[in-house]
Amino acid sequence: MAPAPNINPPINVGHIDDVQELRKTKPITVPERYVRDMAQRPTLATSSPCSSSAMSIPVIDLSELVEGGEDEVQREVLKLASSCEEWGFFQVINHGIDKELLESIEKVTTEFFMLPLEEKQKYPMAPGTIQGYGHAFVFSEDQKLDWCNMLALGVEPHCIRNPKLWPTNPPEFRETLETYSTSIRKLCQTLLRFIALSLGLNQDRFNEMFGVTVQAVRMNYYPPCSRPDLVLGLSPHSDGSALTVLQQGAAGSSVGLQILKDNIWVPVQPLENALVINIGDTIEVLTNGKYKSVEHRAVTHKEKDRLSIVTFYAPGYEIELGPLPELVDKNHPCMYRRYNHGEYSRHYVTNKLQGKKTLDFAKIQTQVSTN
Ligand SMILES: COC(=O)C(/C=C/C1=C(C)CCCC1(C)C)=C/O[C@H]1C=C(C)C(=O)O1
Ligand SMILES: O=C(O)CCC(=O)C(=O)O
Ligand SMILES: [Fe+2]
Repeated sequence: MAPAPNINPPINVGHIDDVQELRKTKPITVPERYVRDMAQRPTLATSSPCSSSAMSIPVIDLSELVEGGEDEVQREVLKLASSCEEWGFFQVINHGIDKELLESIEKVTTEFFMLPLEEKQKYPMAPGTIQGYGHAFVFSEDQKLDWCNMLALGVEPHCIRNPKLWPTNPPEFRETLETYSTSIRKLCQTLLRFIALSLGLNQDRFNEMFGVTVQAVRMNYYPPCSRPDLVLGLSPHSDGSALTVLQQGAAGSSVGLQILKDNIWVPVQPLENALVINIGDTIEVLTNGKYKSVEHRAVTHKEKDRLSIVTFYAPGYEIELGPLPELVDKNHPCMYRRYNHGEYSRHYVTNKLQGKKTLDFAKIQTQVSTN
């Protein structure tokens, strides 16, 4: 009998160095697989002409939205609308999440990354999968690699969790992540209410349609790199989520996140106790492109390491998505097709990070006239 066709050929990703170990054992070596082609090499924050406040992402004060009088709410909702429309990114302050909780998650995450390699490898990310400790989005031997170690975990609903990949070392890791994720989830739901209002929609429009929402966390550790001008910490991409919440080290830690605005990579300066929020592909589709999921990447630093703790908040897998009818009309023709979020998640996690290419999955291609 002829062998069954191989539907999922095994992925050969070749040898992948652990960048933290590389940094310890060969501090000035940058293997070829990490060296980017000229066009992809980063412009670094220190030499960037655009670190002035005119080129800083907006700051939203959540307490003004939640507790403010009518005027403050109106002003802040308008600011939220322009942040989402023009930047796709903002920092949120007075978000109501305890400083101690932010510090605790940073502490247990740092402790995890500082463990010996053999200990971290007890939670391995298998090639072609996206949960555990390792390199996600690597599918071939000749793909360039990110200068980053990553721990990614499904959090909600429980059926997407792989408990074997949730570290038991440090001992407080699991409980802290659980408490943190509950707070971040509430924050996402609050933000989605104000984002709906900012679009002139009923405040519960997104929360009601999202069903059993999916939440995942990705912890990124970027060791220093002797040649930050040659490598990327994280390849350019947009997030597949509805909203992403990013916690990065406070003022004084190195600047690593950059977002693409008007073809310029703009660095995001860490703000004490603030969280960085970005619009994901799902909100871009639902708003028919009014709010865009903006391409971003991370760069590394010659002497400083950096940690980011990133939560992806998304609709349930069974939820059908497409532009909301309220946001489609003669002047705003429908730009995206309908699909279900499970399909998009599969598409997202089986493709390498490549700018906004993943969203081509949902775009309706406009005909180019040849006349
Ligand atoms: C490394 O992982 C990611 O970058 C990532 C993955 C998230 C997920 C898990 C770690 C567990 C299973 C669910 C999910 C796919 C969300 C990014 O998440 C983005 C991509 C999609 C799609 C999304 O909703 O968030
Ligand atoms: O580390 C960062 O600043 C970027 C992280 C990020 O974009 C992600 O994990 O999706
Ligand atoms: Fe991202």
